[in-house]
Amino acid sequence: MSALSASKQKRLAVKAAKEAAKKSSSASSPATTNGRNTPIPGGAEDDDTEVLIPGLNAMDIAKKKGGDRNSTGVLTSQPLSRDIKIESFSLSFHGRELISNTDIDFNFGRRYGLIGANGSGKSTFLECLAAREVPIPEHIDIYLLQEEAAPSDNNAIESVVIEARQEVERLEKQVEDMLAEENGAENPLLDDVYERIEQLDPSTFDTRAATLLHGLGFSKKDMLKATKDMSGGWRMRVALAKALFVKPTLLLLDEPTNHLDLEACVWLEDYLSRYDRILILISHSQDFLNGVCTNIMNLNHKRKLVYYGGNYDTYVKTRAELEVNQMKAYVKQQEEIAHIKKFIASAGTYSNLVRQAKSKQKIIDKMEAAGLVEKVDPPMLFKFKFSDTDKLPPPVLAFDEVGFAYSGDMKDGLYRGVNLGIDMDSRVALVGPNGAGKSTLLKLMTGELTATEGRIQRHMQLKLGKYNQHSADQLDMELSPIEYMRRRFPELQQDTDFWRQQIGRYGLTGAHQTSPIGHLSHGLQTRLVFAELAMSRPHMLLLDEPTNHLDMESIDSLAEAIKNFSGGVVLVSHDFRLLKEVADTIIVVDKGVSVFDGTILEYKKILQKKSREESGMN
Ligand SMILES: Nc1ncnc2c1ncn2[C@@H]1O[C@H](COP(=O)(O)OP(=O)(O)OP(=O)(O)O)[C@@H](O)[C@H]1O
Ligand SMILES: Nc1ncnc2c1ncn2[C@@H]1O[C@H](COP(=O)(O)OP(=O)(O)OP(=O)(O)O)[C@@H](O)[C@H]1O
Repeated sequence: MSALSASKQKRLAVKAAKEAAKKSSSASSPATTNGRNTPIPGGAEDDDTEVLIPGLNAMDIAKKKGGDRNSTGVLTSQPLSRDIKIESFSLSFHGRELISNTDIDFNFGRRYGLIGANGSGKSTFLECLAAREVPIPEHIDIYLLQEEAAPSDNNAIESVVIEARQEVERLEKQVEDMLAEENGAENPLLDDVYERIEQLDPSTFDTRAATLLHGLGFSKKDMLKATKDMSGGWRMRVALAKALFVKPTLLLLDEPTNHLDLEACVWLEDYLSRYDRILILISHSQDFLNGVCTNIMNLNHKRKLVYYGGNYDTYVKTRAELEVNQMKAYVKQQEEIAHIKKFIASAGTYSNLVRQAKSKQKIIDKMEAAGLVEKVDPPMLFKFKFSDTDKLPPPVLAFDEVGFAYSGDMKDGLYRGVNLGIDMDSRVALVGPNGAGKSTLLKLMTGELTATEGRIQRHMQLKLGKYNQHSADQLDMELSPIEYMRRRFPELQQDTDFWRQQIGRYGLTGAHQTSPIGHLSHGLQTRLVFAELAMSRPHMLLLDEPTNHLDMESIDSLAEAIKNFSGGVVLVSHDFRLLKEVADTIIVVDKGVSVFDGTILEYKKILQKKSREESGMN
């Protein structure tokens, strides 16, 4: 029997069950409900083999949070609605309130970009939603993607298909549960679930999984590689393929572009811009948010979620306009209050003036009771700054006919005949697909790797400062940031106040300076790495994906610091905006090394065109 007919038969059986349930709804067994007469997506309560949430399941999340997350909120949308509205939502973590008395308002078909400062609680919020710690109706299935697929013996296609099969089983169970309820056959959600089972169509699992993986950059050969033999970047793509294949009602993506190359980012941007359920996306890449989002949700410093219609650029514009208006209203109101207060103060003891003063005071009281217009807080100013450095005369770093192969055999070399010159005023962006050899090129620059052929010349005094995706792993998680910096630079013999000031510039303030580094969010840890890098006074910066985890303000500040830096910079990044701001030379690493004759935006256009042609669009 073919898979298609099997799936059709199943569907027919489900339909027959629906009919039967219609006839004898009262006789149907309640054994498959959870006692509250609500279906349990993904499994029955006593069945501990079932997964409640695809991706990260509730048990995983409960384990991760260590029971230190608390939240409250009241569902106000209709329980059967596909929109989600929760009022008076608050969330605290380790006793600290991250979100305070705000509204969750997700509309079906919308794609929300979740932004907010590093450490504000964005990841914790998504974890709280995925673990259903808020009253999200059970029929809304949730998938949280936070990290790469776990290494296993399954290849990429198998990983996606297993996830999809679990999803079909979950949906079929959901149908059974709905039908088992009184008048279950009338449940308006049934049709949606049937439609989802139909869309998933097990008979085409393999081919559709392959198409999706192809879009994410997998060659036919790579799709059949066990995930345990893949790099983090490729396992991230497997995780993405699983999530996109399942297409949940509520898809939560926490910085999905972090390990992707530019090509995959362009593909993902295109794909997500057509996601027609609910998407919540944490990303610090403005152009990615622009391409994908219909709404922006800002977790602000007052711990509220503030919603804006439109993409990131529209958000910036709207917010600026609102702030100008708010500031005008604030100034006007303050002038009015000052004027009234002046009158009251000068009223003296004349009885008619005293009476007038009293009535004027009532005006102020009324204004205060209604809530005064708040002053717009100035944005938090970061000052990433790489110390000025002595100019070294060229050639500072030169590649002469360089070739490299990990095996030492140029037959399987990554590149050969590479000629490059990097000097104190260079601003170079290295771009190219995952695995093409960008990080390897940086390692050849630092001397961590030696050229297989040709010669790499470094100025005798050259001091390089390198940031890579694993730099934060080198931090001592037990120490506080202040203690860490003090131990890292003992020769400076500086006191606590000095270090407080230094790391304060990188937005590490208050308790974050003295609590263990292990308690900081990823973004705050990354900022500390930059504080350390800046203090080491390099001549040249080699930055491998520096924007992963940094928030918008930090990225802007990093861009400014790179622009003002007096030494050379080589940058690997998937953030087009940062590249556009700082890079003046684009070097493409893709089966060789060549200089791209054009701007980074022209390069993006080429990738977009290629991605659309390959996926059969246009
Ligand atoms: N130590 C190693 N031994 C053997 N092969 C390696 C080693 N390190 C990397 N490679 C391989 O060399 C190739 C280039 O890797 P590299 O990390 O330089 O690529 P990349 O362009 O920086 O990729 P990404 O964008 O994913 O970071 C990849 O195929 C990788 O699997
Ligand atoms: N074990 C812990 N003990 C105390 N506080 C913690 C612990 N783990 C995380 N936190 C704090 O919880 C807060 C929220 O962290 P979360 O990762 O949700 O922030 P985020 O907005 O996603 O940050 P980023 O943009 O840097 O990834 C942070 O201020 C962090 O310092």
